[in-house]
Amino acid sequence: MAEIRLENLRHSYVANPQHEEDYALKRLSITWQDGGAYALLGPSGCGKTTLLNLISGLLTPTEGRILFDGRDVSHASPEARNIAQVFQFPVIYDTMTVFDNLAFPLRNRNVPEDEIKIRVAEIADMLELTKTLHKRASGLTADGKQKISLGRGLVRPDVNVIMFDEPLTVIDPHLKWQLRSKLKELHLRTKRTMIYVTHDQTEALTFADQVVVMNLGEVVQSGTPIELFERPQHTFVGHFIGSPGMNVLPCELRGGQAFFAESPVPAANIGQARIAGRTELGIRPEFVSIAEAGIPAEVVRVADAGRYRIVETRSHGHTIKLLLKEGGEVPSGHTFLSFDPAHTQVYEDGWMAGAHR
Ligand SMILES: Nc1ncnc2c1ncn2[C@@H]1O[C@H](COP(=O)(O)OP(=O)(O)OP(=O)(O)O)[C@@H](O)[C@H]1O
Repeated sequence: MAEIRLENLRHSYVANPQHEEDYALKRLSITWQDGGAYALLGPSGCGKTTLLNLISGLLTPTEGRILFDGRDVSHASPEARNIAQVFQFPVIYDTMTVFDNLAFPLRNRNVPEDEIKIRVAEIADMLELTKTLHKRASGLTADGKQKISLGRGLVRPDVNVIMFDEPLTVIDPHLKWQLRSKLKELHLRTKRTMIYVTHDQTEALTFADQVVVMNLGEVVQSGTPIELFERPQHTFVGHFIGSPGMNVLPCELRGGQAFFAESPVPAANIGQARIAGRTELGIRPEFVSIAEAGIPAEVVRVADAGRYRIVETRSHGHTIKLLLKEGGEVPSGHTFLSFDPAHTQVYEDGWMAGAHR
């Protein structure tokens, strides 16, 4: 396994890129530790596949370098990079047995048969495929086949990194959580460097120790699931992560204070605001509460979400959502809201004031 370092990496599909918008992947520098579990998370078209293809060697970067354990592989072939990849759809040989499918990557590298038996038995055990080892792969369900794909990715002990590209897309929703926890367990057991690409926040946050959030070809934040939740560096991260996402409200900054529609709103990072550009307040629904006084609002909708309710309010033409614990009283019509100052942040042109970019 290897440490993976991306240095000033930038990629354009245009022949002579001139402008920032010509780049499908904006400049990024990032280091992924040997043995870590990482996720690349972002909406369709944000550049995840481009980044994955640069790492695997299917694309050569327009600018920058890719280093595996300090060795520059930016121009090396995919084979020379020694990466295992698991794709959205199972890549297996239907006519072969499950055993032969799992043994395939090892036989390709001339691993002795005795060793293959041990390795395949180990991987089959981890993925609960032992009973099916001598069956033909064609007889398995879609998730059984995808388990074989995962197994083929995990079977070689000498790969630098294992990359998963939306691996649960074809899996039945009720089985997804099973495979998701299986993957996490596999990482803990094998301690391989793993990169998991997805547009699904639940998959990213449950799998990875560190999540890289991308939008419009740019990395907007890289952090632990808790950091992404508690300190979204960009309003996009606040919106994209969390259910419901962060409330984002326009605000005015004057006299060292933030105001939403003339109501003063204390914010944790007000001291770091430069009062430049478009200014907004970000507050997660978890940290908004009903109050006796504060920001006037109208309750417009209440949705039951099991252990809590999502209360949707309108204030000065803006929607503000809050979470109410079981048993909490929902006022009808007019009410007031208060924001927890420790979890209220000022954003300038989308970026958290004082954020290190
Ligand atoms: N071969 C290509 N030629 C030109 N433009 C491309 C090519 N591949 C991707 N793009 C563009 O690059 C941008 C990033 O695409 P990319 O496929 O990397 O995003 P993604 O996050 O993986 O999306 P998805 O989840 O839909 O696969 C998009 O604007 C896309 O249209």
